[in-house]
Formats: sequence, C-alpha cells, structure tokens
Amino acid sequence: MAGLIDEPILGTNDIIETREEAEIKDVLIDKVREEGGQGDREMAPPTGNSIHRSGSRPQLDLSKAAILGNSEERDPTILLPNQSDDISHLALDIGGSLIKLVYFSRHEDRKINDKRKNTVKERLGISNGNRRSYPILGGRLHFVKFETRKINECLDFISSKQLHRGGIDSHGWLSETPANCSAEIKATGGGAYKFADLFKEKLGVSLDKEDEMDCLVAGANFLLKAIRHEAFTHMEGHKKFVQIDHNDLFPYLLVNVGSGVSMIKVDGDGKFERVSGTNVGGGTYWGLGRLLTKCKSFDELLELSQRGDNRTIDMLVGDIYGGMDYGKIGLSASTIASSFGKAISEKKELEDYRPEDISLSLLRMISYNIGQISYLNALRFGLKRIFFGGFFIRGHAYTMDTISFAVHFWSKGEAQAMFLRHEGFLGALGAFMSYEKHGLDDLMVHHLVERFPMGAPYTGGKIHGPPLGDLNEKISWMEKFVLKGTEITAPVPMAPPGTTGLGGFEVPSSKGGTLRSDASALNVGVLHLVPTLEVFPLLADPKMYEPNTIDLSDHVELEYWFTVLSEHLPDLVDKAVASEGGTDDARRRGDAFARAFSAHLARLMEEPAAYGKLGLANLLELREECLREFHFVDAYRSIKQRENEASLAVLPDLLMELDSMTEETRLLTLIEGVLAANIFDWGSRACVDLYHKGTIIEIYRMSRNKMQRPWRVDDFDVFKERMQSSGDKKPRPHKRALLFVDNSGADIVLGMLPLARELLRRGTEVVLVANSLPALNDATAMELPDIVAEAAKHCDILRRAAEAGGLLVDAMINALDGSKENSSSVPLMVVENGCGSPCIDLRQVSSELAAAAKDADLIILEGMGRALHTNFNARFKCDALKI
Ligand SMILES: CC(C)(COP(=O)(O)O)[C@@H](O)C(=O)NCCC(=O)O
Ligand SMILES: [Mn+2]
Repeated sequence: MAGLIDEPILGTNDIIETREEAEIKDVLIDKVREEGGQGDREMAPPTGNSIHRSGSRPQLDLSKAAILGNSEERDPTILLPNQSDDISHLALDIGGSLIKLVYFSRHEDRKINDKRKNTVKERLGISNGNRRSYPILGGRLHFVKFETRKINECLDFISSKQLHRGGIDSHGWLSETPANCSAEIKATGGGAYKFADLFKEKLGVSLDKEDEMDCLVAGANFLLKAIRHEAFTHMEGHKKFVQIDHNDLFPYLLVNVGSGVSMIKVDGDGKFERVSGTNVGGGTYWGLGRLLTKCKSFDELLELSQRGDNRTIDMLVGDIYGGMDYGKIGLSASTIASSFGKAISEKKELEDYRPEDISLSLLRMISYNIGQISYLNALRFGLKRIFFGGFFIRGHAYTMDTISFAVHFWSKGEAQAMFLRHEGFLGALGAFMSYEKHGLDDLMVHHLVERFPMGAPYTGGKIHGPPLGDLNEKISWMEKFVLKGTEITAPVPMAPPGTTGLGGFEVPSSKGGTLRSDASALNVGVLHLVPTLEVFPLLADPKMYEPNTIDLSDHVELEYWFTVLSEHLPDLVDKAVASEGGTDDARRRGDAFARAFSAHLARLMEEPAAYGKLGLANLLELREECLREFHFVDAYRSIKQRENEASLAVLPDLLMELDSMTEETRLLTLIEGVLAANIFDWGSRACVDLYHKGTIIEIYRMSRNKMQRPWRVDDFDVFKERMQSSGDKKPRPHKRALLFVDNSGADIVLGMLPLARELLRRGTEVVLVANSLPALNDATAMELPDIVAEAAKHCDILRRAAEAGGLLVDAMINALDGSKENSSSVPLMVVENGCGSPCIDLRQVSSELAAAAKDADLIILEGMGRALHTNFNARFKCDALKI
C-alpha cells in the first residue's frame, strides 16, 4: 500500500531515545537485563478498540487567575483556581515499530532574592505588556521513543513519571488528575487506535486521536519555525545547517519516510495536500533486507550497509560501457545503471554475496528512488525545498547523501533536499500542538534553548526502562556504567568527509568505519522554553547575526578547544568541589561532572554537528550546564568574593590616580585599565599562571603598562574623537551606555567600574549588564549591587548614580516611593543578560536587557567570551566598543 505513515518494522532493542538526563541509566540496565537473558514481558493483546474522535480538551481557564508570590519575579507561578486539571503535557505518536513521546515538564521554581528586580523594572519601564501569560510556557519539551513491541516499557515510563496525570495544581502546575476524572492524551499513528484499550486499562487514560497528516505537518511547521538548527543539508558527508526564514517557509514538500512514504505539499499552517507517495519505503528496505541478509534488526541492517560495496551487486554504467562513461547523457562509469543488475549476469547465489553489499545496494536503491520521486513531485508543483522526515532516515549519512544526490542530480541543483534533526518526532509534536492553549503556537526561535543532558553522549539516545530518580542515582549510574559508556563514546578517528560522491552516484569514499555504530541515533536535546527571552533590539541585522567568531567545523580549531577544555577540567573540578565544601558527596558529583563533560567533548570531536551547529559559545555553555546538572551552583563563589574584596581595597588609590590625570590621558588609561583588568581570567591557563607573580594591583599595573598601542585591532582614536572631539566643541554625551561586564574582582572593580564612572561623570546613564547565572568567575547581576555599594563608599559619583539607579538600599526605598526624580545624578543600573555562559548570544537575551537597550546609544562589550569569541563581528545600530 502506498504512503503508509509509519516506520520500518524494527526488531532491535536499542532504538528508544530520550534526551532527558533521567533516563540515561536505563539503556544499560536494559542491556544488563538482556545480557542476563531476561526477555521482554509479554503484553496483553489489545482487545477490540472503540475508535473515537473526541473533541479537543477544554481551554485554559484563566478566570480569577492570580500570581502566586512576587508578581515581579521572572516566570511567576500563576494560580488558576478555575482551571480543570486538564492541561496538556504528553502527546504520542504510536507507529508500527516505534512509539514517540513528546512531553512537557515545567521549570523548577526559581526562588531567588534578587534585590535589583523591582527597581530595575520600574526604571526601565518593563511591564508584562505583550508577554504571554500561559504558565505552560516556562518549561521543557522532552523527546523520547520506545519500540512499539515493548509498549509496556513505554507505559511504565509514562506511569513512573506520572505523565498521564498532568494538570494544574494549586501552585499553577502539573498536579495529579483526580481519580474520578478521566484524563485524555493526544495521540496519533495507527497505534492510537490499536492500543487505545491498553492505555485505558493500564493507565486509565483515553487516547484522543489526531489525524496523522495533520500532525506531521503541524510538527514540521513548528520545528521549522521554532528551532534554530533544525533543518540541514547533507551532501557528500557534509552536514550544513540551514536557517529557514519564517516568512519564506511555504510552500514546501514534506516527505515522510516511514514504512511507506508520503509526500505532502505544505502551503501554510493547517494548509496541505498529500500529493503523492510510494510504497517503496523503510518497510521495503527492512523487509527485503531481513530476507536477504538475515539481519535481526533495522539498525543492524543499516550498520551492515556502512561496510558494504554495492559495486559487487549493482550494475554500473561502466559495466555496460566497458569501463567508459556515457558522457553524452551525463552518466559517469560509476553511476548505477541498474540496482542489483549484476545479479542477473553472474552465476552466483544469494550466499555468494556479502550481506554488507546487499544492504548497501538496497539502501541506495530505495533512497535514490525516494529522492527521485520527491524531486518529480517538487517539480510538479514548482517547489524548491524538500524536507525529509521519518525514522527511516535516522541521521544516516548514506541515506541522506543518496537522497540528496538524487534531488540534486535530477533538479540540476535547482531543488534542495533538507533533513530535520527531530525527523522522527513530527507526528508526536503535531499531536502535542493539537492541544488547545498549549501556548506553543506562537513561540519564536529565541524562546527556545536546547540543552544536552549528561546522558546524551553515552547513550546516543537509546533508552529503556524506568527513569532515573534523583541526582544520587545519576551519579551512581555514572560510576557504575561509565566504562561501558566510554566504550560507546570512544572517539573514532575522523576521516575526510564524503560518502556517495556527487559525480555520478559513486561508491562511498569513506567507509562505515568512520561512523559510529549508533550513528543513526541523532542527538536531539531537551528544549527549554523561556518565554522572557528576546532578540537584542540593537542588533543591526538580526537575521545575519552569527554570535560565534570561530568556526568549530574547522577541525584544527575544534582540537585546540578540546585540549584547552580538557586540560582545564581537573582544576575546574577542584574548584567546583571546594565550592561545595569539599565533601565526599561534592567529590562524587565532581567526578561525575568531569566524566559527563569529557564524554560530551569526545562525542563532539567525533561529530561536531551532533548537537546542531557547534560554536565555541555552545561548547563553553555546555560546560556550565554540566556543572549545574551536577548541582554545582557557583564553582568560583569564594574566589570571586576574595578577589572582589582585594580589588575593592585598592580601588580608592586607583580612582585617585585617575582623577589626577588630564581627561585625554584618563580615557586612554581607563581603556588600558579594562584590558589589563580583564587579564584576571580563570578560564585561561596563561592568566592563572600570572596570578602567582604578584598582588592584584601589581599585576594590574604591570599589565596596564604593557598595553602599548597600537593594539592588534585599535580603534581608540575613533572612540576618543567621539568622546572628546579634537576641536573646541564638546561632543554630546551618549544618553545611555550598556556595559556588558565580565569577570569578578579586578576586572569589574578596577576595569569596568572606573570606566562606568567616567561615563556617568559625562552625563551618560550606565547600565551594567551581567550574567543571570554564574559562569567561571564572571560577575552575576545578583552580585553587582553589593560590589557597586562597596565601591560607592569610596566614590561620590558612583554613590549618587547608584542611588539614582536604585542600586543602594536607600535609593531603592526612594524608587519605590516614586521619588526617583529627587536624585541629582544620571543613574547607574544593573540588568541581567539572560544567560549563564562566558559568551553571549544576542539573539536570546533577557527582557530586562531588551528594555534597557531601547534608550541606549552606546554598547561596550568586554572580555574574551563576549567580545572576541562571540560578537567580534556583530554589528549594532548604535556606537559599540569591543574591548
Ligand atoms: C573561557 C574564556 C572565554 C573566558 O574569558 P573571559 O570572557 O572571561 O575574558 C577564556 O578564558 C578563554 O578563552 N579561555 C581559553 C584561553 C586559551 O586559549 O587558553
Ligand atoms: Mn569571564
């Protein structure tokens, strides 16, 4: 039958995928279970199912909604007293071979005492204005898959996580559905009918069935609009992410390759038509492959193909033309003239052919055919873009290259084949989208942050069994199974890329040895939904903006950073452990962190694009995320404190020295001072070595003296001209400067605060922009008010500005009284930047920062992470200084 929306039938135990940390151990537990010879539990056969098509769930009832606790808090908890316990957070796509789950979990409550918040909001005029109020948005979307034949594991998973009992509780979120209330879960795929009774019996839930095509299209549209690195091309082994412009997405052809293949012309949200299909799909590959090779699973068959050579079985143009090309019609000698064609002319039996060769020949035959038919349909409707999804693809290089080749070859490069990272989850995502008021439909790319939990590199996403419980279980898992995990992730030597070759559908130039045995397990992360994130409004061209300066697809660069980060790891672990009191528990967590992070590094060395397009910003953020995952809240806490104190002690001397200078000398000294103070950087070995050479002020002065111009990139004269002008007329001061600060200690106290003071003195409002979460020794927004308050004790300019900006306690009272006009100074304020990394991606910043940017006409970015590794090439709508 043509056009089945399903997956190839799979018989393997290793295809269940999840990206959530909690599930990591399960694959190994499952392996252990299976090694111990235990089979699967038998499942009760599904009984006759009543097919019903219930309507959508009730909408979110916002009547009498109230904010619980502090309404000024970020993502406040919203109490919905009239909301039934009926909020969506799980959707299923139950195919013939795989069950795909998409589920939502809310954020942990962030109860922090951030003194600045109220005044900052007032000063910057931040309201919740156009922000959304659906509480569902602050949370995480998880992607998990199970084998359909092991449906009991899926039921256990749902049950152990209580995913079927989602609702809103008195705190605004996910409570249990009362026993007398029958919950409904959105589901699509044939299994939504087949297994409806089983879900009712085992979990007491009804499956609310959604049309598969509707779901596929809704899922694809969501992914293409909301996920930055979702679509990619794959040609000759090269993966290239493509950013799709939302306004230029439609029309496109969606090709879903399951057991059979559906081709859908998509014209908009909910606007589509199934225009074609083919019955030669994933089921054909697996079915024929199983018969011809005796493989036990789809993945085994796929793996075999990686070691295959199809020339032994396919008839090539050269076989027909005596080794020559048929150049007149553009066919090289190595082009496949007839798949399996050699088998007719040779006196060989099935046993005489290598299963590897058969598998590859079959794979290429089917993939090529799909590519060709897709192209013809794209041609029929004048579509330039074709997106391929469905679990047949599995991120498999040969499959993608072959499809791409066919599309490229037949369209003469006019049409483009693209693949989707969440290829298998289109239906499940679409089912999730079909809940009313899920709050996801107008999510934008900048609201989503994808994170890769610790288990991703170990498992490649293959999970079985119940989820992990607490952190302790996670650590034990790391300890117990790390050896096994390391085997899985041991880096494979990189070979030059290239698979099929474009010049005529040729033999792959790199053989399977360069691919992981589980290369088919694409890593998709957990999607964190952060509704408060915004695009930095002062970016000159947000569409062209690329935060990363260095391209880590350059292997030399990647290796450099791999070495830097690996060498830094022991020292980081020591600091992290010490920051948590150096207890045994902290040490265990430290070891687990080191293993998890090393595994990520190894995985990325092996396949840099495994987690989407890789930039240095992602790599440095991954390290911080790993630390947080093992509950290291702030590894540099005490170091930061110590350095702040030491620097504050010498600040009065420095300010005196600066005040004794002429304006012109002072400006240069201040900039040299920022450069010198930025030397205090715990992320760099060379800098750490320097710390042994003297006191903070000595090192600062020594470094400042070394900052002789011209610098490697030196625009100081332009800056000076803007600030001071060479003529008589004093230039107009900037209205508001955003100072993106970096490290604690000397950097902020002796570098950036004196510069801020100079700007304030000239009548420019100053907003210090600092991290929301700790990263290395970076100062956070939470820490800055105390640092400024201390500095203000030694300096009137800072004191008055800090008061005016509501940073000092007295001023905060003033501000709350509404008497901010009393202040005689331009304000000094602090906003958080929305991230917890040494780098900054200005496409995703806090709403505070976005609000502060509205009146800003000067941006100062400081530090290696924010001004060099990221944003070095960024262009802004106003003056910008990168130091
Ligand atoms: C991690 C960092 C980006 C932090 O630097 P910062 O932004 O604090 O100036 C930096 O320490 C760094 O680039 N470290 C590696 C240096 C090296 O090449 O050895
Ligand atoms: Mn830093």
